Amino acid sequence: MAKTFVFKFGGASIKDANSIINLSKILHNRLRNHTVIVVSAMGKTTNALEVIISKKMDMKEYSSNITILKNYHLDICQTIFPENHPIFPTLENQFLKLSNALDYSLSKENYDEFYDSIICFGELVASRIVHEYLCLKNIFCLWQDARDLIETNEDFRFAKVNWEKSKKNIKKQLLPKLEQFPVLTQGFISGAASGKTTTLGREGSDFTAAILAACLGAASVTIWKDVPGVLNADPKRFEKTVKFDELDYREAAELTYYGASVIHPKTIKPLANQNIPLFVKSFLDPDAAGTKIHGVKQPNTVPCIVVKDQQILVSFKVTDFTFISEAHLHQIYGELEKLKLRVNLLQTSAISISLVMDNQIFKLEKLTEKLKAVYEIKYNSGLQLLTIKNHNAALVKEILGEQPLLLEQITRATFQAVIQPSAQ
Ligand SMILES: Nc1ncnc2c1ncn2[C@@H]1O[C@H](COP(=O)(O)OP(=O)(O)O)[C@@H](O)[C@H]1O
Ligand SMILES: N[C@@H](CC(=O)OP(=O)(O)O)C(=O)O
Repeated sequence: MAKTFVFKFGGASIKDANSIINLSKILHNRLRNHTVIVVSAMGKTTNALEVIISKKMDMKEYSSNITILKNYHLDICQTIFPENHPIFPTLENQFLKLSNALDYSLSKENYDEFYDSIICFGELVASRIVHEYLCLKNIFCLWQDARDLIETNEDFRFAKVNWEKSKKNIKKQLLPKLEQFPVLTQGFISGAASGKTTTLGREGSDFTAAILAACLGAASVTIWKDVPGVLNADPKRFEKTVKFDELDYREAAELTYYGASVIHPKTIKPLANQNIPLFVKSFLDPDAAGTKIHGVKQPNTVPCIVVKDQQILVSFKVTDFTFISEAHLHQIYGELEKLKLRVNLLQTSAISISLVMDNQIFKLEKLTEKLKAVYEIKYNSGLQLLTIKNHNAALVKEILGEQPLLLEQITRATFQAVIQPSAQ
């Protein structure tokens, strides 16, 4: 079979009627039979669904939120579809299903499972709309439920991919379709063997594209973004940025690890393992080259700046006058592992261990509960973690200014600092 191309369109690329029209124009000249199109939820739909779930959890009224979300999708459809198009009953049906799913009881115990059963509607609705619109424009493609392709365990919200099963599903269900037509499916959502809906972690649609590409041995993956490619810093935060024409898999993976949100961190590995190139291109300027991520021999020397928000600095001080040892690290990391909490930065001193993590308040409460007998534990929240790869003194000074640092770590290649943003 000819090699497959995977295209992924995120929320920003389908946020309104004009964006969907633009997507169809991008695909018009580029679509071949062996193409998989992966779409996320439209605009900020996933955030809106999260608000509905949290209102349900707090036993607050959420019906107006559903109406707003439904009207948002309906307005888009009314602009791009003729009256009486079958998308309108489909939309009604999807929102009825959403309301029914929200009627199930929700508690702290089933929160993550319930979350996945609701959050998937963003991708399901978006994929129906984009699919119908492409067909309307004579860009014929088939709709596929990603939950029947990507099989995971039941770690709801952060499900782990069963690669063997997923490969089998993809061979059986996706390949025969691709022989005939391009296929459109959803990012982010997946399914457990039990049939329950799972998800791959917020912003996981890039990862979906990589999973499908790896299982199909694809020719390439292209993720369409609102930026010209991968830049040396987020253009929403920094005025002067440099676009990379190409970037090595390792460099790209490292940037995503530090928090460069342009690509989901899990995306690179499956592609690098099979040498599948990843193109990051602009849906606003689709003919421009973008960035090609692949095996590049020459190391990058351009400084890269990454800022990660909503960080928490947790310090564990031993209370029995012993010094910090490997056993303390082992104990703390054991609890972190159990809670699936990831450390973004670690620093030890004679009597304390400092960890920088994403702020996940419920999990941190559990961590404190487990370890408070052995350590005096203190938190600082609302922090930023700044990482500068290929740093130099002038750049560090320019970015930091007079901001007070809570913690600093420097290696030859990387500068990292924890900052209290209110002091900016
Ligand atoms: N190093 C970087 N290069 C380019 N964009 C970046 C970088 N770091 C962060 N970004 C941000 O990533 C955004 C695109 O990613 P994202 O919003 O997740 O796309 P989508 O959800 O549409 O797939 C850009 O708008 C930009 O603000
Ligand atoms: N819709 C999901 C998955 C995703 O990846 O979206 P996007 O491609 O817009 O980042 C989210 O917002 O988390």
